[in-house]
Amino acid sequence: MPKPKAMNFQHPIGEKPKNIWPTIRRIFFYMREDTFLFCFIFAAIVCSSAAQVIGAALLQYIIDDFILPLAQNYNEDLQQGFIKILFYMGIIYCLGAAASYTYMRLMLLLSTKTLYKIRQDLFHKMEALSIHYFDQHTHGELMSLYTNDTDTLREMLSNSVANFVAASLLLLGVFSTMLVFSWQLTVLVILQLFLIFYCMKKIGGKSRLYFKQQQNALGQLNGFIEEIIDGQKVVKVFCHEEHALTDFSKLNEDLCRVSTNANIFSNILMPIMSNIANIHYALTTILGSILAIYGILSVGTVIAFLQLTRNFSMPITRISQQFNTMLSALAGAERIFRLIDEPPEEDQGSITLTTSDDKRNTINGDTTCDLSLFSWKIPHKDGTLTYHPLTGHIEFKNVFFGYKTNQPVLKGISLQAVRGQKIAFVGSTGAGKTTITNLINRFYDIAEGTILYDGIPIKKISKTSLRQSLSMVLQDTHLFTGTVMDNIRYGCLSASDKAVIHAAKLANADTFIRHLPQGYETDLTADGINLSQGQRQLIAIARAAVANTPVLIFDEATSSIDTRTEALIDEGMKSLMQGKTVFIIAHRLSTVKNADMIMVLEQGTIIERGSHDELIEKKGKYYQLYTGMFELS
Ligand SMILES: Nc1ncnc2c1ncn2[C@@H]1O[C@H](COP(=O)(O)OP(=O)(O)OP(=O)(O)O)[C@@H](O)[C@H]1O
Repeated sequence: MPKPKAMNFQHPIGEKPKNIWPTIRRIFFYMREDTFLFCFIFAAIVCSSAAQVIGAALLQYIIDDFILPLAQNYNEDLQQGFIKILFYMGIIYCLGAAASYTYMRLMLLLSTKTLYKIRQDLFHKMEALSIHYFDQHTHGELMSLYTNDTDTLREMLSNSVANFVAASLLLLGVFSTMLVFSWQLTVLVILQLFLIFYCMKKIGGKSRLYFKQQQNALGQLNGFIEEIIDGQKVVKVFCHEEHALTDFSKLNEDLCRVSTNANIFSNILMPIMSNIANIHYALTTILGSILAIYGILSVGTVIAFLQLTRNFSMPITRISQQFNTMLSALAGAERIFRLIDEPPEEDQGSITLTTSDDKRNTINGDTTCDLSLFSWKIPHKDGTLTYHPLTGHIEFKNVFFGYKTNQPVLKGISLQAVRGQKIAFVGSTGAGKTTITNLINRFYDIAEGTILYDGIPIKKISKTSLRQSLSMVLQDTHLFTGTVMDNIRYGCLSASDKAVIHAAKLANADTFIRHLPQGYETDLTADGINLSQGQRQLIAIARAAVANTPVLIFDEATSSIDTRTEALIDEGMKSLMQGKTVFIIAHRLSTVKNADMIMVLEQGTIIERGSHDELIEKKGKYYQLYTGMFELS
């Protein structure tokens, strides 16, 4: 069994961001409308950290000025003062807790608002990208931006940022207060700091390495499971269950081994840190007591300092915990912004489709899309406009094209297709048939030559208008979540129910749709998994029928339909194709036999062209393919 690929939608853990500051600036830019809220959150964080520092520092005052004097000799005024200061301390702690609650809640609000805007921009840009971009990036890579990357960014904004800032402020406040209380005890704190950083570097580095390995192993395992689920039928047919189990066990063992290592290192970090903190606490107590005995420090100062050391180790742990989350969130944000910064699909076309009354045509009083009412609106440099009828005349003049530079796929293609003509492309796999149709709708722009649509170079036509005038039925039909009615209406959103049913009848899809549990209102889920491949194609043909465009492209559209259904829809397609320019790509030569013109493609060039009878008479490549088919059958 081939080695499974790692699931490519998991970005490795520990991937570092490359441009931290520009990325942070950009995230702030998304919050620009909430500057007041942001400032309020910052103020709440400052209050919360200050409350902790002041609370701890007040201890010194309470002990030295109230508790110790009260212990030596009771005094009514002192007791009153003591109660008062305890009351103030309580208020300070309550205010601190309220500030913490406020900033956490508001940060959550701010993060969801920011994420909303980022997701909007991401999807907006994705829709504006060219097909070329999707050729270069996998489905998994793109999905990961919406799932993993936005999720870590959300976690960072809602949780880590506030925690990080609060912990840093607390650390700063505690350290300054410690310095004011006693420089001698602060030296111990600095030594503890060095030790903590050393352990974090050593153990944290090892832990990151094993987590990276764990992520890869998890990716391998998930990829394998996904592959086995997808290929369950093949596994069963070839009795590969045992093999699959062995391969799975090996991957599972790998994951178990690296996870154990990763978790050992991450789990020992916390106990080591808390032990260092405990040792430091003990040393501070001893040194503080000595200093108190020699009268260098007051008892209150030592106790307050001890309280501050507790407050000191906690923010360090919090900062170290948030740091990695923030780094991976920033790396994710960089990937998101990279997509947002991608140049959108270029469109310099200024010629658009228009109708004299800008209304849709009606069939029996129902709204439908009928592009026969439309014409091309051509703006001129002098500001005048001319109109040219939309007929669906396509012409290729010596077209060269390659998906990559220096690797031509189409070499000098010239052809003409006029209204009412059915042009078929045949040829071996990879010859360039689909590529020709991809150029008509400008999924890609040509390198050399010209493509004319109704005599207009297609580069001058706006892509939206161009694509509005074409319908494509592909072999791998895509159905969206929604009813059958909605899916057919996708071809023309303004079409009425009656027009949709009319289109379905035209494509001969009506009968099977009526047999579905809820007919046209049957819900389709997960790309129409509850339908057969042939039924999905019939819906796609009906979708093209409702769009009613002057140019129709069928790319292997009837490949999954049995011969009986094919004969049925052939009949329907005849009326659908009437008066239209039709391009058909088919491996099954019976489908193309009645085409007006058959083009035989070989390695990007048209080697033969003519009607079926002409090509058979010619006894060339088409003849070989055709007779070969008979031999095969
Ligand atoms: N998006 C793409 N990026 C790079 N190369 C591509 C892309 N699509 C197709 N190709 C290459 O272009 C060549 C022509 O492909 P095309 O899909 O047009 O062939 P085809 O004749 O339609 O084949 P088939 O009958 O198998 O569908 C092939 O060599 C293919 O590998």
